[in-house]
Amino acid sequence: MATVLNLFAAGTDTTSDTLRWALLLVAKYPEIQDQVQEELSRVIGHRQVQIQDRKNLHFVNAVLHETQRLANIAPMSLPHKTSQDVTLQGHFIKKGTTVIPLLTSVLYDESEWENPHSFYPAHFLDKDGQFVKRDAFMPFSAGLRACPGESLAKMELFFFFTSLLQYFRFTPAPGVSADELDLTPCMHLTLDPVPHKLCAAPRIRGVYQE
Ligand code: HEM
Repeated sequence: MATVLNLFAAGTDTTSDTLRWALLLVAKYPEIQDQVQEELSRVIGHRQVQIQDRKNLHFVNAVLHETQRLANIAPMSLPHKTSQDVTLQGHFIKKGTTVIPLLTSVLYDESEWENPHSFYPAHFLDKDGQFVKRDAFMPFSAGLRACPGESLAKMELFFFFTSLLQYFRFTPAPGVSADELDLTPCMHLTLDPVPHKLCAAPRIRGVYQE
């Protein structure tokens, strides 16, 4: 029971909160949404997205990685405890010490990222627009106890995001400008976006209908 509950607790809000961040970010930055939808129309068209498409959707992939980096939903990962005495980079840590890894310090590291505090999908693109992995991308933490749901989460984010953006244009609610969409996070169990109302307008044949 505990294990199944654990999977649900760790695997539902994390993914849906990341998706909420992604929709908020594309509503705030319509020029990025344009590029996502242009790539989806060009590479996928109107058929259903398949997992094999991921390797051809470089910009979509970059946007999802950049969303996870900036959203930083698990800033302190989970606490760990040293199972033996260790010396790390000259620092002695006694057996049984609680260690809290600050993922924020890596995801926002100014020596790793060109624009650590901005939404900048180009962090994950090379000069030819091809997706590139970055070592400092670790929203799922690192090591033997890193998130076991990483592949599932990435697959879910990919399918939900591409399917929604294929058929809908996301905009702020009437009377609200994109500039007014607030990216200040609020801390629950994870770092979540503050609630916003967004409009989802159908795109017919890949074209946004007013
Ligand atoms: C965007 C989605 C997700 C993010 C950002 C995320 C992030 C994390 C992080 C940072 C940890 C701590 C790792 C550590 O202790 O070093 C963790 C642990 C865990 N995650 Fe995820 N996770 C996500 C989705 C999922 C999903 C979909 C599942 C399962 C269906 C899942 C299951 C777990 C479990 C069971 C643990 C505890 C692992 C352990 O104690 O060894 N997570 N996750």
